[in-house]
Amino acid sequence: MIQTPYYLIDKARLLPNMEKIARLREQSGAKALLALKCFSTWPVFDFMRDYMDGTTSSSLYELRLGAEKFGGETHGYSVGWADHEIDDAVKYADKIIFNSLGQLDRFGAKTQGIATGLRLNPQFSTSGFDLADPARPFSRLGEWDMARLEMAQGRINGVMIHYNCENDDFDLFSAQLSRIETEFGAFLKTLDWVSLGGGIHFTGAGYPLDQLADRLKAFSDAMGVQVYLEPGEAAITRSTTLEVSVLDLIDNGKKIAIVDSSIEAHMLDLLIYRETAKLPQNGTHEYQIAGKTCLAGDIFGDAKFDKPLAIGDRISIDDAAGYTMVKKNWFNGVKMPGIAVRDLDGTVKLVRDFGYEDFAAALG
Ligand SMILES: Cc1ncc(COP(=O)(O)O)c(C=O)c1O
Ligand SMILES: NCCCCNCC[C@H](N)C(=O)O
Repeated sequence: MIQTPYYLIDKARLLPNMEKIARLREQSGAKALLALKCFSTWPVFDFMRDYMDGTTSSSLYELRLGAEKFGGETHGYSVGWADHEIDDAVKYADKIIFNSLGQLDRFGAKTQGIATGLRLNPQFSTSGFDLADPARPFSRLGEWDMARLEMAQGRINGVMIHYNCENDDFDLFSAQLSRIETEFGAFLKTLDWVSLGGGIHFTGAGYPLDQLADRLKAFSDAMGVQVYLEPGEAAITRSTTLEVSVLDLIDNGKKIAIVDSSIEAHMLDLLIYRETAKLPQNGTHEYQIAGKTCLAGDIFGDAKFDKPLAIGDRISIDDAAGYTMVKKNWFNGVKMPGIAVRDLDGTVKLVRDFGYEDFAAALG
């Protein structure tokens, strides 16, 4: 038995997402690039590669990882490229996407040999979270002024428009795409490609995938562009669990199970967005599942089990891939979860483990 804590990526749960992506590509003509900011766990890239066109990135290191470990089309976007990064970025990318006209002015000459794009901010989004809202007041993410976009003409051949966030409402997606067509269509028609970014929850149960495919195809035909999507969360949703063990049981008016993990260190995104973990909810025995750091609020959430918990029991916490493995950290020096992969034949293999040497090496 693998020692907890570890993340367990289950290819059988990843496969349905991959198959939906492949179907969407096929039906719409859109290309799909994995957003590495969401999920960069490269030991499963061999498996994902058959269903996706490549990767998109938000830094030089993600860009390089995409080029070296995934292959295919490799988009490089950064909110701010540095002078010492741009030559390497051009080496690894087949498209560089600048965040601002200033960055295009500064580095555009360097990207002449490859496709070059600019981030377009349509000034609306579907984000319910201020923190993740690219259309927040004074957003630094992309250009929206038509006069400034026109100043990029002739130097770019595409744009990236990321404005969705966990959007499972097709009608809203379609209506907002119509707004983009109306407000920016004339400009988009001068380009070769448009990336619509990520944030479309099209692998979720009940999502009208055929309608999305038709809508993307209509957009692509009307604008005369190759459409790209940049799924992060949609690609890996529900594919991965965090496997933990109970270390202690406390009853201080509420039953609490302390586990060998930490929401702060191993599922930080939940804490940032004030969400609770997806925990077992079967039975009548209720426990608060809490982490082992000294942070008072290191609490995964409430769970229900069909029998009382005992020390050593294992618990699976669902949906532990997106914005989770990429954010794991060494807070409190808690052992970082290993990474295991369950193959389609059921075999589970530990592909990476972390120990004291990794902790020490990360800090000096
Ligand atoms: C530019 C860009 N593309 C793609 C994504 C992936 O979004 P999601 O994981 O919601 O699909 C993000 C999320 O931050 C993004 O900023
Ligand atoms: N589940 C809580 C909201 C998560 C939001 N994800 C943030 C990343 C996203 N791709 C973005 O910033 O647009």
